Amino acid sequence: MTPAARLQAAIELLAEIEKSARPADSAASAYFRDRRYIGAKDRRAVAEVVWRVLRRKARLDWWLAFMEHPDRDNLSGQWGARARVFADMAFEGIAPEPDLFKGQHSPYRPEPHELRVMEMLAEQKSMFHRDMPPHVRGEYPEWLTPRLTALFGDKLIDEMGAMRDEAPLDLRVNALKATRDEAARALAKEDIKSVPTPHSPLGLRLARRVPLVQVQAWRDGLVEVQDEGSQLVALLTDAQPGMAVVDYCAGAGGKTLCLAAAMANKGRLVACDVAEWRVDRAGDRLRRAGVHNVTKRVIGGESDKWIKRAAASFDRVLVDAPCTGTGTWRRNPDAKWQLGEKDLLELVERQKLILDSAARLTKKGGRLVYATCSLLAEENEAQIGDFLIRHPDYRVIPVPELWAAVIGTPCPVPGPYLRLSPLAHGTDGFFGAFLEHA
Ligand SMILES: C[S@@+](CC[C@H](N)C(=O)[O-])C[C@H]1O[C@@H](n2cnc3c(N)ncnc32)[C@H](O)[C@@H]1O
Repeated sequence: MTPAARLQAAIELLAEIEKSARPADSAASAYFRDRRYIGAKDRRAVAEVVWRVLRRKARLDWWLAFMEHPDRDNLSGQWGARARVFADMAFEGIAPEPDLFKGQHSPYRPEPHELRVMEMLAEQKSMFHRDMPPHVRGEYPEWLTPRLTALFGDKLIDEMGAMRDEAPLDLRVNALKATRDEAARALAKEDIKSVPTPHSPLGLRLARRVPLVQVQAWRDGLVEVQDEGSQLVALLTDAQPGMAVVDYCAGAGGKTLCLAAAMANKGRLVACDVAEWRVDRAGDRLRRAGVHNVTKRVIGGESDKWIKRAAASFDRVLVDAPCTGTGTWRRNPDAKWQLGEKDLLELVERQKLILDSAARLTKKGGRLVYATCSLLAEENEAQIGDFLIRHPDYRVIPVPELWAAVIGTPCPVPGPYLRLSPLAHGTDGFFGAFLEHA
């Protein structure tokens, strides 16, 4: 592809992502699937532009308004994508080129006034401007400002800065098949450098992203992709061999795999979800990992009869609840622009119903673990606060206590809950509450 053709593809893909209800990575997969003629190298180049623009969207839009770009009041669709891509090029130091799309029947040829804007942007020393409000600097929706300020106070800009950057690729070593050292050596044999993650004893962080399907250590089930924060939630669930455990919102089994390894394949582990297609996707991963103590169960929601039948029979119930995903913006930079306050309120209500329903499964003396990849207090501390009022028979196990017993290294959070963030811990934003059924 010519440089111009790559830019054109980036513009189209950005518009496609905006239009699609799907997350950016699945919209991108569909876009490339429909255009098999785009080779791997070109795909990477196009994706690099697209993801960079998504990470900078608020700042690019601010600059386009500041420079009075003619499209500044309507940056939706292909024309908005085009304006952002041109602005991004200017900040990347790529000289404005009147002949950018020469020889191509492209509707995207820059007009003289756009070239002027690009020239002015190219002269800026930084993408940050002293007049930018915090939500623009931090690249988050303005409506979240009061909530995020209450959480992070004077660390807000730094926290959101860490959330803007690309996340590293974390792997979890499958303890059923290898130790961390053995897995690191297997990766090294394939020229893949990794370092141990600082907090999870099972984590390896890769120096660069690699397509894992081509990696033998992954194909052999020695490692799986899992953010360090997610590993910690699963480990602190403290599932043990011989226990009865339910992963209530198991999805494609990310945490189920970690629970199964902690149980050494012994005992009963139920991977449960309302979405059959998600649970189905767990199948290959479980096989690859050599896990054979998992039963998959698709439930019809909170009134599913199985919940009644299985009431009070589990030692551990993990609820990895559907949430705003505000902790995963490093990976899904487009998700924040799709999120509205109404979504948050609906999710809080859904989480409450799910928690109450899952609590019915917990034995006396057993534990209920509630986790989200959200930063927001309504989905986390407030959700658990309300649960404890409705369920006085539960008590919070402070994370430092649990950490000492399960992980044994110095606990990186003050407790009582597990609250992780990219700036403070180098993980995605995660929350975990560990409750004992008295
Ligand atoms: C955060 S994801 C789970 C991710 C998964 N635990 C992992 O580690 O890969 C939340 C999951 O909750 C499921 N879910 C949504 N509503 C549910 C409900 N009412 N009961 C059970 N699961 C539900 C979704 O289908 C989704 O798979």
